Amino acid sequence: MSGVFLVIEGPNGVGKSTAAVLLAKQFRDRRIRVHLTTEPSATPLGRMIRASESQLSGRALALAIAADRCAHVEREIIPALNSGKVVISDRFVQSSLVLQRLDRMELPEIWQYNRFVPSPDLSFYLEDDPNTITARLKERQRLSRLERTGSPTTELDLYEEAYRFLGRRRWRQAKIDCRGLAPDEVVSAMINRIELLGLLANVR
Ligand SMILES: Nc1ncnc2c1ncn2[C@@H]1O[C@H](COP(=O)(O)OP(=O)(O)O)[C@@H](O)[C@H]1O
Ligand SMILES: Cc1cn([C@H]2C[C@H](O)[C@@H](COP(=O)(O)OP(=O)(O)O)O2)c(=O)[nH]c1=O
Repeated sequence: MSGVFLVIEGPNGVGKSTAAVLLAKQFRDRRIRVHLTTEPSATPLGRMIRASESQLSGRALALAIAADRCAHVEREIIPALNSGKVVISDRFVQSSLVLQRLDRMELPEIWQYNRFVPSPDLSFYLEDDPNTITARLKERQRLSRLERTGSPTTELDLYEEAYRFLGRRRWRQAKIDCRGLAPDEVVSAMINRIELLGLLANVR
């Protein structure tokens, strides 16, 4: 694989999708080819998972998400990496280590279901002040079942645990403290980490 696999993680409302779009734009401005994607994926299975949140929960949801992730990796992420693109995924394994726990699943079982996917070249974990995130979520028209189950404080606590769990498994990750940062400053911090690690050497 000659591309670079980047993941953006963090609690609902922290700014993942905003950062993903801006990061993709920065790469495209530098004539680097990008594949921007999200989980659940934009496939029929991913759409079914989004539409089934009142019927799917706990273990069934954890397995469905893991199945969607495997297909996403095999059919979309690996082909894009093989063609030399930078892949940016808005959510990946760390999301399951947090969201499935809100649904009463435990870390070792969730991890088992996710053992078939490759670790990213770098997984960013965006964190911010829980009050800032709460204020942003108040402006959302509709929250998903799991968004209503958790709270920014609970999600941040679970994200921190997942970050340590993945760190013990040598997952390549970088925490970005977004407190007081505008979206373009968050993205600059991400690009600094990417350049520090020399991740773009093969895609230029
Ligand atoms: N760094 C930031 N500073 C201020 N507002 C932000 C920032 N990043 C995102 N936002 C705003 O916060 C809201 C949630 O951002 P979004 O990217 O949708 O979060 P997520 O994908 O993590 O749920 C949006 O209204 C977005 O414009
Ligand atoms: C990526 C992911 C999503 N989900 C669930 C949470 C939500 O109910 C649903 C949609 O994810 P979400 O990130 O809320 O999607 P969006 O904000 O783009 O609408 O999928 C998991 O349970 N585990 C995961 O690992």
